[in-house]
Amino acid sequence: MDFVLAVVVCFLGLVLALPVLKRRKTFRRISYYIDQLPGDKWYPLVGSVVSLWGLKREDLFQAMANRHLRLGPIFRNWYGSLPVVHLYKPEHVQVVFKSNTNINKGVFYKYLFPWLGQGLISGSGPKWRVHRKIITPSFHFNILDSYGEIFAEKGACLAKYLQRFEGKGFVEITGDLTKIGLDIITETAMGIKLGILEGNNTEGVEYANAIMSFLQVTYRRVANPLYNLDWLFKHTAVGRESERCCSVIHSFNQHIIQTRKRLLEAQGGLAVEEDELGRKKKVSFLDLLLNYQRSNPFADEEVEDEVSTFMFGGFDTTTATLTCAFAALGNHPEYLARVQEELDEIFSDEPTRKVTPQDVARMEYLDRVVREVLRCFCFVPFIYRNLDEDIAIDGYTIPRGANLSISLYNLHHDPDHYPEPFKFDPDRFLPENCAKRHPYAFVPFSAGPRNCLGQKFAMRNVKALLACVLREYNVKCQQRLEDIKYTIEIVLRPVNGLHVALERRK
Ligand code: HEM
Repeated sequence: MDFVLAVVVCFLGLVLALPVLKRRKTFRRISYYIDQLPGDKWYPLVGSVVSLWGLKREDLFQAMANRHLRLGPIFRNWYGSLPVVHLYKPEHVQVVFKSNTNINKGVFYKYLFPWLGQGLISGSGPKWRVHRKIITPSFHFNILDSYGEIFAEKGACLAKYLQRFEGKGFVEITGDLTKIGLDIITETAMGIKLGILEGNNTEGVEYANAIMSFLQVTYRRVANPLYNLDWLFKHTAVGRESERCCSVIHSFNQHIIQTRKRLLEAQGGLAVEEDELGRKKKVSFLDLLLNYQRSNPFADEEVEDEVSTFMFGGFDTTTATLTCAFAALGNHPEYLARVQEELDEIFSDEPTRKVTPQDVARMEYLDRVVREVLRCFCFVPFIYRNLDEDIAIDGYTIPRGANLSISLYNLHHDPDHYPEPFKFDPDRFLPENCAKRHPYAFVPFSAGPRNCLGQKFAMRNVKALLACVLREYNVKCQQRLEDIKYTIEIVLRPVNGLHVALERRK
């Protein structure tokens, strides 16, 4: 038995050390610089993240975020043979965000490849540049304006759906908000109506569940170097679950792409509607891609990677923002009252009329609330880069080839920039307070060349949905904000969902 164990350990040791042996010279340079930084104790083969192994879902995120409290604003860790430097101070992260060279994603994004492939979020290099150039026009403000109708219609649909919870006490809402999030992104970005919230689409629900499950298993790979080995991972129970999810996601994506392709073929290409002023109207990002593909080399696989990317980018973060906005306002009746006062003023002509993009632009207080939600709950808590060039930070050289982990969560809870960082206070986003802060102290959508393409879409969408619900309902949250525990599944979310009570306003 001891002999078998020894053989297994030696074999695993060799496999874990193999990447290092292959790139000895580069590796020596990286280690030289990295090991000058403070960091957790290092063990042969497994590295220095042993403390994260085996942590429960609800403890992993906090343990990761707390490392900066122990190790300072800049430290290194070894994930097996993978060196990672961790940062969060705005003065430090700006060096990366301002760079046009250090724009490649970190190694951890490879865990997303089975789902997102080389789409905009996980991709790097020349392909990323081409995709970004093709896709950016689909987020032009004229097109966003045309999505306003869908946001308003879905907001009204959500407000109507929520009637069933009136007077029912506290109910869990994240599941329903996920469904509406998915309905919105498929209708705007893909041009397909699903009707998942109304219960018209069981495949859509299965799809959303597969995405959630994929994200849950994927994040466990970051904390466990053994799961870094693809061949080993795919033979584990979590690896098999990951494969099952990808197959559900793939079939659903194909259904969306083929439906839209047939439509485009039938009309002989993209027919961009224009309004009376000659402005482009509703053109989905998928139609733009499919139309581009008709006369340019663009593989079917690339189209599917971007469909997955936009479904991911588009619904999960938005749903999380909506959910946590209900939690925050449900804990703070004084802020809820100010939001409702603003909405009553905007809709004083007709309280239940359709929300327009012009109305959304007038919701200044709600805007501050949503920004504070993005700061406080920080749904994308960590982002990663792989350096193409050395950078100098705080007297340290971080060498090319190293991976960087930027903690947006620690950045948004830095007491140097946000006094009492765990207190929810929308007035932090009053223009005079923003002007006093470091320009990189609030970056929920990242910043620089790899910033979020959907940020304006997300802000308008969330504000329109919140307006439709809050002008009709008062909301209370069962959990106190300080008691909510989060799990990290790329996106941060409350472990046990969120329970809110809705009462119609008098
Ligand atoms: C509250 C909502 C959202 C938040 C907090 C958010 C946050 C982020 C962050 C932090 C990144 C950088 C990720 C990284 O570097 O690893 C990102 C990238 C991206 N997001 Fe969002 N996002 C949101 C909504 C959306 C929406 C609605 C869409 C699409 C409709 C979208 C599409 C994308 C895309 C395509 C990228 C990759 C951009 C690139 O690298 O070229 N996001 N997002």
